Amino acid sequence: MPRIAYFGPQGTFTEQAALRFGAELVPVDTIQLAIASVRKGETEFACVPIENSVEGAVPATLDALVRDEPVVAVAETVLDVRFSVLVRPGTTEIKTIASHPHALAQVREWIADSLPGVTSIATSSTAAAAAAVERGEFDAAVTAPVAVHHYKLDEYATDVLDVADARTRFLLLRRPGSLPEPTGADRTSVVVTTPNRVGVLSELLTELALRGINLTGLESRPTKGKLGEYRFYIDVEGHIAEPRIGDALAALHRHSREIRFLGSFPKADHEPVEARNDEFAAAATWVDAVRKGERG
Ligand SMILES: O=C(O)C(=O)C[C@]1(C(=O)O)C=C[C@@H](O)C=C1
Repeated sequence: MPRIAYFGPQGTFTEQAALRFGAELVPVDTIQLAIASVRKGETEFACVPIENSVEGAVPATLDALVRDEPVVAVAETVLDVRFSVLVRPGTTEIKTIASHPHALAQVREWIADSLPGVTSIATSSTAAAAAAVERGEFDAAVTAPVAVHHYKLDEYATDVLDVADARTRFLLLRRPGSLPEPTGADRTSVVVTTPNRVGVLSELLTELALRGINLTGLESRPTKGKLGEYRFYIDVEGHIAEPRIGDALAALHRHSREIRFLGSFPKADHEPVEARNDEFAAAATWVDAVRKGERG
């Protein structure tokens, strides 16, 4: 049975996401360790959060994806997110509340309204906060609902959320190998570092637009070298096996100082992508025929 290293410990949202992929689960304490486990071949897969509909991209994942040996996404899944606030049995006063920064950001207003004056403390994950509350380090933890089954804590509040319908997207990563087959409802992800010159980002986006490719995500992170130098994480609809996507990635390669492929995989929503692949195939056949002197 394949093994998935996931951003744990037990009881995180990431564990709930990883469970959907049906493999043996191995909890590790950080996103970096989950990805390192795949790079070292200790596990075949890693499951990590990539973006949340309220708080945006998960910087630790973006940064870990470009460090060291390449890893690629082969699947994604999206979870509805709502939180529980857990406390030790018998707790009467809450002075400190702990959680992952992305979780705290999604319940900021609830904390201000329901627990005015408490101090919020960032922990490595929601479940790590539950473990710390169990040890007596903090009074309350903002967690995934399942965490109550893993830690000796009680529910102080459930269904806690500032913004309704919050969702987090997770990636299943592994070392580069054969790609998932195109399904007609795929996403492709790359990260590029561009030379610092006028208009370069608009050139990249124009390459996509000219080929009718829908951009679904654009994030930037500093290269951690010179101030003002950025990497761009680009998500598009389509699969690298499709000529227009392959063509566009080749164009991005020409515009970039560095480019890393982060995967082509089925989208969690399974919404078909309007691809115009027939037009691209017909155009390629025509060029081929012209080159051979068979057509004018
Ligand atoms: O700490 C967890 O439980 C996680 O899986 C991380 C994470 C995130 O990085 O956004 C996942 C989903 C929620 O949005 C809050 C936290």
